[in-house]
Amino acid sequence: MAIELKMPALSPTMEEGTLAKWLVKPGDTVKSGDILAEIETDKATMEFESIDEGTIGELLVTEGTEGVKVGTVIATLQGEDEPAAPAASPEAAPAPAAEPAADPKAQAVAAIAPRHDAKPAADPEIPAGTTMVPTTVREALRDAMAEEMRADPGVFVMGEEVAEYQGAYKVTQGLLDEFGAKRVIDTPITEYGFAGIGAGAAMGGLKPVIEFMTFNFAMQAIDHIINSAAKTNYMSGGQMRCPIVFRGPNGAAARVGAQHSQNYGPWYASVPGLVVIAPYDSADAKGLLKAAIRSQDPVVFLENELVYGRTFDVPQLDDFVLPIGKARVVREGKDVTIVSYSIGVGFALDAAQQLAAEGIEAEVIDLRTLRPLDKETVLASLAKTNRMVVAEEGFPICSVASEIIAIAMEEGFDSLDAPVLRVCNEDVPMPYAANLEKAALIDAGKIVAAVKKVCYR
Ligand SMILES: Cc1ncc(C[n+]2csc(CCOP(=O)(O)OP(=O)(O)O)c2C)c(N)n1
Repeated sequence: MAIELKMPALSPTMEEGTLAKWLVKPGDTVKSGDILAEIETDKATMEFESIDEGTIGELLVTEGTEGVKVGTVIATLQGEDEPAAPAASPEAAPAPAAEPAADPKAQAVAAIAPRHDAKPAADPEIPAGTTMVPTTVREALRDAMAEEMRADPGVFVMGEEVAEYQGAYKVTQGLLDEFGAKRVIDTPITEYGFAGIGAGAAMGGLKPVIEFMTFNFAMQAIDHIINSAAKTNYMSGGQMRCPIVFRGPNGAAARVGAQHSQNYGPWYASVPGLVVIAPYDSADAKGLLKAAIRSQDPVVFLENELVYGRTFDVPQLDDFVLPIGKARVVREGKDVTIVSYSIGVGFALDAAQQLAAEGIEAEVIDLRTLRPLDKETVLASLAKTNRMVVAEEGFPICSVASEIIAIAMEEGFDSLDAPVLRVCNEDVPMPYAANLEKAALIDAGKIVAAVKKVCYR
């Protein structure tokens, strides 16, 4: 029997598209993975891939036809043992679809694919003369939540001590006063419970911001993050979303021992369906948390306790939102690239300063988003400097650093003049003793040493 090829849903919200171009004609043999056509939506032009093999029968919709409903049969494909249909000219108007039900396999794959493949937008222009306001990271995060709560009544904050006590680290300061107890909700000590309530609320159309006192305690809730929030879009074929933000401090704090000093960035960044953000400074904390709250995808937003009190400039703009998935070159240099994120960026900048005194100009990249990773920015810098060190406050094995090194090998090999090195914490549970803790953590000196190695200095 001929297989009907239907207009695919190339994003969860796509209802119709333009059949921009056919790349096959009747009689062509195709196999799974061959590109059959280019489809335009209001967002992008995307390729329509075959998921079967056979011979193209009829093309039922002409090139250039606009408004072709998802699920409309646009062509037929003959299996191997059937005679191919005579070549027909594709003149027919799009056949009306009785039910706009796209091929479920293609739809399920398409449901999560385009967003993560799409090129992230550039950072917004900051107009000349914009006032820059020195702001702590803690205040920037609070401002982001407050602004989004003012703009959208569906946004609410929930977690241990977020309301009356104003946050274990005072990140939710002032929110209870302004928004009241229905939107700033103290919970019992049950991460599993309130993460689950949040995931359900998000599936039901609200926009929860779930604060974990630290991400160490999110271990109790991880099933909701990984198996509910991250999978909803995919498993419903794009019909149901889970727009939730899980946020809180992550990584090593000071002298709190092994169970309270872990970086979960690589854990979450390995999960398709999640967006993972780990900002360093105040402007990024604000602009990216606002973006996270607006995202239709579940976002794991990793803060750092040791950075909450640091002050950085934030542009005073009505609505400062940064693009998810876009890394930032925080310092330009020509001799070597240091890639990092979160608190590691501070160490990388210190290292770059020390290296400059010795005549080595390091380019420092802040990844900002760990999933989707901005490979382009990393590879462009590697092409310029030909040497790279990745600095990560976290365990070395299966780290974000490992991933960056794999990308450099797979896609940047020809740019490399030296092996890429990673500078990570020691591969041990975090010691409690101050001297051992210091020895286990990354610092600027360790980054300087690695940079000298890749520069053969
Ligand atoms: C799963 C988990 N969530 C959160 C915390 C952080 N935490 C440590 S002590 C504490 C408050 C405990 O209060 P309570 O049970 O009343 O005991 P108290 O210390 O007042 O005797 C919290 C929330 C934790 N240790 N583990």
